[in-house]
Amino acid sequence: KPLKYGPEIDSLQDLITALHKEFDTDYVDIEMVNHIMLSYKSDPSEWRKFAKFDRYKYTRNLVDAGNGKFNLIILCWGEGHASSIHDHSDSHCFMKMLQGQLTETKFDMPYSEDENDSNNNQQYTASELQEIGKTTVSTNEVCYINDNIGLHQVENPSHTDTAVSLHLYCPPFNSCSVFHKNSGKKMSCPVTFWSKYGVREGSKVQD
Ligand SMILES: O=C(O)CCSS
Ligand SMILES: [Fe+2]
Repeated sequence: KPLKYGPEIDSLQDLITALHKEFDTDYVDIEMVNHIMLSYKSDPSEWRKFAKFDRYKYTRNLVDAGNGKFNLIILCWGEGHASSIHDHSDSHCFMKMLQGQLTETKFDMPYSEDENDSNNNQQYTASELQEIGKTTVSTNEVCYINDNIGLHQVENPSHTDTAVSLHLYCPPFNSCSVFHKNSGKKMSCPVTFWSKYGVREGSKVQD
């Protein structure tokens, strides 16, 4: 079905404006959000100030807090960096490549034997996670996931090139669950920001 004609998006700022407009109503058209994310053509000069790398782990850099409706985050992946296997806290997750390539491995959402497990850090799932498929996402492409689709692990497969991705989570979340591949064990995990709006956390004068 032909998509409703989307807004003109010629810059990162246009993307942010278009997203704020799209999220201004209560009902969010996930297909339109995907179209808007695809419409932005990556221009490093527009996002370079958010792109901070760490030697050991991918960094999460907040670009826009979406008026409370979504988080727009730039993730910077050093060579060989990978996320854990994780869910998205019942939110939508869009991942757009701004530079380089990442692989995404999807897994079936494990069911837990004891849904009412009180200590939800130790919720045990049935068994080893089942891989659904693995895809490579290239520059300007967008991939999407939510907990009804399953879990995923994102990795920078290159040993020579870094990668930069733009993530939209709606609604925003500040913790998710990570899963152990072999045991299926589920652990709650807070998500943190390496920088916000281009400024490194902790660079403020300590009060
Ligand atoms: O937000 C995160 O840290 C997960 C990156 S893959 S969606
Ligand atoms: Fe994810």
